[in-house]
Amino acid sequence: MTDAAAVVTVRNLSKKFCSQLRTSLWYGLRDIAAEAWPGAAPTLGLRRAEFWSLHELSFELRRGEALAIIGANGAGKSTLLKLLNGLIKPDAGSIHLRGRVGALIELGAGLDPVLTGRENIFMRAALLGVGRAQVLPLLPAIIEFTGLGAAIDMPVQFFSSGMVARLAYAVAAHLHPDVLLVDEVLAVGDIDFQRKCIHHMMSYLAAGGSLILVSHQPHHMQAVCQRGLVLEKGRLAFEGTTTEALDYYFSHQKAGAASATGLPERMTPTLSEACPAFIEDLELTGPGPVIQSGDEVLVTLTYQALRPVPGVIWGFFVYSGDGSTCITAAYPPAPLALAPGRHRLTCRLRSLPLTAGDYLLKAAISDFENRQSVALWGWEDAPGRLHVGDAPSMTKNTQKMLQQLVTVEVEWN
Ligand SMILES: Nc1ncnc2c1ncn2[C@@H]1O[C@H](COP(=O)(O)OP(=O)(O)OP(=O)(O)O)[C@@H](O)[C@H]1O
Repeated sequence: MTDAAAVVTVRNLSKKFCSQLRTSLWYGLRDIAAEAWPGAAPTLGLRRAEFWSLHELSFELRRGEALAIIGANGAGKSTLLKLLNGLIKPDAGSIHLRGRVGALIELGAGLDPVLTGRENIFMRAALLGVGRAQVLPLLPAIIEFTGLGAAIDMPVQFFSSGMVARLAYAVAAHLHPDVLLVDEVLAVGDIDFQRKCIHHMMSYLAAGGSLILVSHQPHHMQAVCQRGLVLEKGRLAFEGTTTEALDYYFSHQKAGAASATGLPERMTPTLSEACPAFIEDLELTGPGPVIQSGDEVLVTLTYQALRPVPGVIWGFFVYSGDGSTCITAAYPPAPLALAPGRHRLTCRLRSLPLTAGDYLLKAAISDFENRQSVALWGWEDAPGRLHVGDAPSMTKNTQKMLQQLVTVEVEWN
């Protein structure tokens, strides 16, 4: 049964694709012929070279709710949004949508490169069923939101991808859709635009709008969405709160993490006079199973040393995927000596000043006098990984969500 407050109801939705172009064309012709033949049944199962891009997916989205679609590359996220937006037809199952849909899928689609940004606003609105007379009073607000200034009167073919994203989002957002579908649009925008979109999504939701967001940025999903669906090879693998869904996704990704993220495996060096010490591991542990923003965190560096190595200091770095440094833990004030064998060094961060998301880690042991490194861990070629889960008090604080650089209070043991 369909929930009365549901604006999107999806039942047993399936979509298959064919991995071979020629076979796919042949199947297409046969399907058209079968459709034209009265009483002919469509081919429901998979034929040779076909695979399910989406298989038997069911969920509902209610008014005022935001749903994050989470999954690895090729999991079926964009296929789902294209089906919801009517760009492609399902092979089985049903979709019920109430009200007008605003969609940001395949950014360039629906824009005429020869027309200016301003002219494209009218064209895109027309595609969404909104006429010129209705758009005119909204025009100043749309142009203001794009932040494009004089560039709005430039042909769209000269726009950067970020400028296209600004234009597309501004139009979709200002036409008061009942359901907004957003596929990775934030990824191409700059930080300022991302912040603006997140603010907009929050006020749109507060005003009763409904949103489905596809993103590879956990902190965007955390900031905006209450619920998350995890897709694995086109199937629903998990459904829960955004935090639960992200935790599920990251914990199930770990097995293939090195290949899935493109992070190479770290090599273990052999101890020798030329390499008297190496860092075996760097671990951050909080009070719970998932480290959260604001947690007191214990940092443990495990090293192996061939012989005593005097006069060293150590430190670690946390940085985000785009390379900006989030934490540079200053080296401790006084030098220490590494003892031979396998040992640990620890320090404590009173309150982890990182927002929910994924980070990379590096650590170093350096000579105190000349600051030359004695041992490095997880450097550029193979950094470590840190996942920070959501702390409820931080979720709504967009400013903090988007903070880039923080200072950190460290107690060196
Ligand atoms: N038109 C198409 N023809 C054939 N295969 C397709 C087509 N569109 C998508 N696929 C396949 O369907 C699967 C799901 O693709 P989809 O784009 O939905 O993944 P996604 O989860 O959005 O991935 P990403 O995170 O990389 O954007 C992939 O294996 C993809 O190659």
